[in-house]
Amino acid sequence: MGQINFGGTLENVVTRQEFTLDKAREVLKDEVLAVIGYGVQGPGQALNLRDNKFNVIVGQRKNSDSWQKAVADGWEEGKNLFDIEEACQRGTIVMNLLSDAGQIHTWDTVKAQLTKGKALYFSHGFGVAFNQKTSIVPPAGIDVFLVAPKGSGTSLRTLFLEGCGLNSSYAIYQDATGRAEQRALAVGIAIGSGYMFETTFQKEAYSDLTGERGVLMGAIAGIFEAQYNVLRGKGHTPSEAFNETVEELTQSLMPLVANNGMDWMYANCSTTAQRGALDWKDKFRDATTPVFENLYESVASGREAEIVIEANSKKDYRAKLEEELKELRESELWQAGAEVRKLRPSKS
Ligand SMILES: NC(=O)C1=CN([C@@H]2O[C@H](COP(=O)(O)OP(=O)(O)OC[C@H]3O[C@@H](n4cnc5c(N)ncnc54)[C@H](O)[C@@H]3O)[C@@H](O)[C@H]2O)C=CC1
Ligand SMILES: CC(=O)[C@](C)(O)C(=O)O
Ligand SMILES: [Mg+2]
Ligand SMILES: [Mg+2]
Repeated sequence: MGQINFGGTLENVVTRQEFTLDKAREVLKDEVLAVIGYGVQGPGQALNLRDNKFNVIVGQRKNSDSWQKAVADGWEEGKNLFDIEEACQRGTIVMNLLSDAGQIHTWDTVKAQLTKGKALYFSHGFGVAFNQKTSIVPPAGIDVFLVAPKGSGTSLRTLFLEGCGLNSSYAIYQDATGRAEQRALAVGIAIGSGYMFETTFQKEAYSDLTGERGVLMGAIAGIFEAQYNVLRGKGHTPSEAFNETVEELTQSLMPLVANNGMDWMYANCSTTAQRGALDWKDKFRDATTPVFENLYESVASGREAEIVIEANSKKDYRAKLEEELKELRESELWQAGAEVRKLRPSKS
């Protein structure tokens, strides 16, 4: 394990050059990896494990949509596709990739199969960090760890197919066998992580919920709407408002930030833009800091977990989410976006 200096702070990082796929195969040679749940992370991790030639099986509710998806991906009932209980029974490392609410409802079934020496794996700290609300308290005698890919399961799969890897965090909650860390790192490499940085279950849960509600998803969608609405209100056309809010960001400016940092993107814009953006950056930071403080508090108090558990335990939770996404899709902003995307010049 190497230590890397991140802008002045030393952190533990494990790369796949250091912890190779061959080493992961050696560590996991006697293990059966049971991926429970086949939503978004389930397929990404299970298919990468299969392609990397690990001994992997899938557990899913029979005859659900996700079961059909698993069958379509080539998993075979009775061979490497089972119901949740049987997969947990056959697995030596139970990889719990059910939805965070689903993990609560199936916990008694999963727990009953967690016999001495097995390992319980998550891709989120949620269930354990909020166990006062989830009642997910792992039994003694097993290893408990997480590897949380910092991105969608869809990206984990596509980056794997492109020969790249997605970065993940990892954490050990319980080491009963003395091998928990080796098992965790091996699984992390096996699912296609490019490198892993160390965290704890609580830190992962708090930062992940803050990130997705904040800058990664919630804040970005909200700030897009705010600017787009102001431009539209002042008489700008939808195509102008969309280009100046979203298209230029995703197509031109964010790739520059991704490749070389914020100052590089600024340096490649006009001096007019740089002067104004440097001044306004601080105003946006100061205006939004109280919202982020409020968000973190809502996460740390367990309130966000409570909301998720309540909403996503309802029978029609998927239909409800679909309805809200449809509303987003059908808004003028994102309808304009659909047209703008079609106009993107392609290579010819
Ligand atoms: N979606 C993503 O790309 C990411 C997810 N994660 C974490 O990975 C885990 C899995 O997340 P997703 O793949 O998004 O889950 P998901 O919301 O797609 O659900 C996964 C599966 O759980 C099953 N399920 C839900 N409720 C159930 C119940 N009551 N009984 C039995 N099965 C039930 C569904 O059939 C589905 O196949 C979560 O801990 C999540 O926080 C972490 C990083 C990114
Ligand atoms: C993709 C990811 O890492 C998220 C946004 O945290 C999630 O899907 O929960
Ligand atoms: Mg995340
Ligand atoms: Mg998340």
